[in-house]
Amino acid sequence: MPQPWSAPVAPGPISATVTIPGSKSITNRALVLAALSGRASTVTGALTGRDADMMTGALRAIGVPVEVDGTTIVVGAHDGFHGPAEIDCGLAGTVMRFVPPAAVLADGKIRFDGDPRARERPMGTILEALRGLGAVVEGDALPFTLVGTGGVTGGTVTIDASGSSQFVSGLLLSGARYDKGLTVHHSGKPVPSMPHIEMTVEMLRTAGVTVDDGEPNTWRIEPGTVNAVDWVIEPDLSNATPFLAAAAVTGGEVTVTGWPSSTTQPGDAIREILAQMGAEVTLVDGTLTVRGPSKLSGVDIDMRDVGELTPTVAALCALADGPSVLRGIAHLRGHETDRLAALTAEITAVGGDATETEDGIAIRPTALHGGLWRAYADHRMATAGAIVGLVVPGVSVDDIATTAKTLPDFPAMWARMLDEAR
Ligand SMILES: O=C(O)C1=C[C@@H](OP(=O)(O)O)[C@@H](O)[C@H](O)C1
Ligand SMILES: C=C(OP(=O)(O)O)C(=O)O
Repeated sequence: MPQPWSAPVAPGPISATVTIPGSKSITNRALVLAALSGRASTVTGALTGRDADMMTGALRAIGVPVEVDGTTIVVGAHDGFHGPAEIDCGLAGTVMRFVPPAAVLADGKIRFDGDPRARERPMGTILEALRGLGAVVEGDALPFTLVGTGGVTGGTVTIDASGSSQFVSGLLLSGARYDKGLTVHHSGKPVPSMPHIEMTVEMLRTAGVTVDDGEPNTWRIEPGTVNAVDWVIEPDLSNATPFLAAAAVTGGEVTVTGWPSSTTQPGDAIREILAQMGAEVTLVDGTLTVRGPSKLSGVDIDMRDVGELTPTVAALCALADGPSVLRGIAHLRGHETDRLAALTAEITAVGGDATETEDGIAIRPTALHGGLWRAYADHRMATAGAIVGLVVPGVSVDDIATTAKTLPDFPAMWARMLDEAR
């Protein structure tokens, strides 16, 4: 394990303009759709982090030509997916849930594995669904093997997607290529991260796939081709949130360029959340500026749709003036780490007052002190520690390199933001 990273303390109110790299969620959907089209297409403004590397590696392993040149990825034409192959998912939910529904179209055996924690992430729902659609799957979690015959019948499946929206997104992305298309019904507690499913539906439609999402909790994909599209990726708005939080906690001003005027990314919700905490938020012609208040207010928010933002928002709540409750996010226990346990432990480790609830976390205001903030191989736990460290001297993050999952340049970007403030 490398030396802990001493989180820099802001010398005063931060004032900076930041450009954020491409969205993980959009990049990895674009790559899967490009591969499913079978024809050549280009992805520009792509994420260059570990999750995108895992996706390009997975596609190459099943016979898709992929060339990466910085933030431009060219996916080549091919004659179908082929095994035998071994796929390393790393810790990427988008790889472990989006690639198997495509890889069942391959001929030959495809074995999937990933990081030790990836073996604990929920997979049974989507693997069972693939069996129900006619695929042969050996195993119920990573590692597992698909025994492909070159096609899948498809049809209707009912799943409980309350553990992850990615079960729905993964199936929908490939459904058009199944002989009978695909209908997914969800039955169970509410599906989290609905904006991510809307992102899937919108991108499928852009690729010419017919999707009927008119009925709640049901999605119908007509069988057919997936068109090749030259995708242009939006900046990752969830990854923008630690930088915007820096303005909020220091009473400074941070501007993020290239903010989309309309988007399915859940990160867009940070505008409303920061405003609720007392920050001034303006979006003019694609430029988002957050000005921090002198004191942050506590909040009570249902985060189910935007669970990905929880580590950033929890860090803000730990620094707020009043009590906060973040609810609707029991499914975060299956993320890169159990985020409810991890946030509770790390906020407590630096003197905070946090308790885990059945479906979230409750945080009360206290004075914080320095200490070691553990990242648990979770990029967003690491950036949450950096936020706290801006205003609490002596915080160090044990594994800042884990931010490379979706933001490879994070320590340098953070340093540049602070340099502008001097
Ligand atoms: O489809 C996607 O790109 C994602 C969906 C969400 O997953 P869950 O629904 O499992 O929270 C989100 O948290 C994850 O970071 C990315
Ligand atoms: C939950 C996340 O990632 P994954 O795509 O691995 O599920 C996340 O990035 O917050």
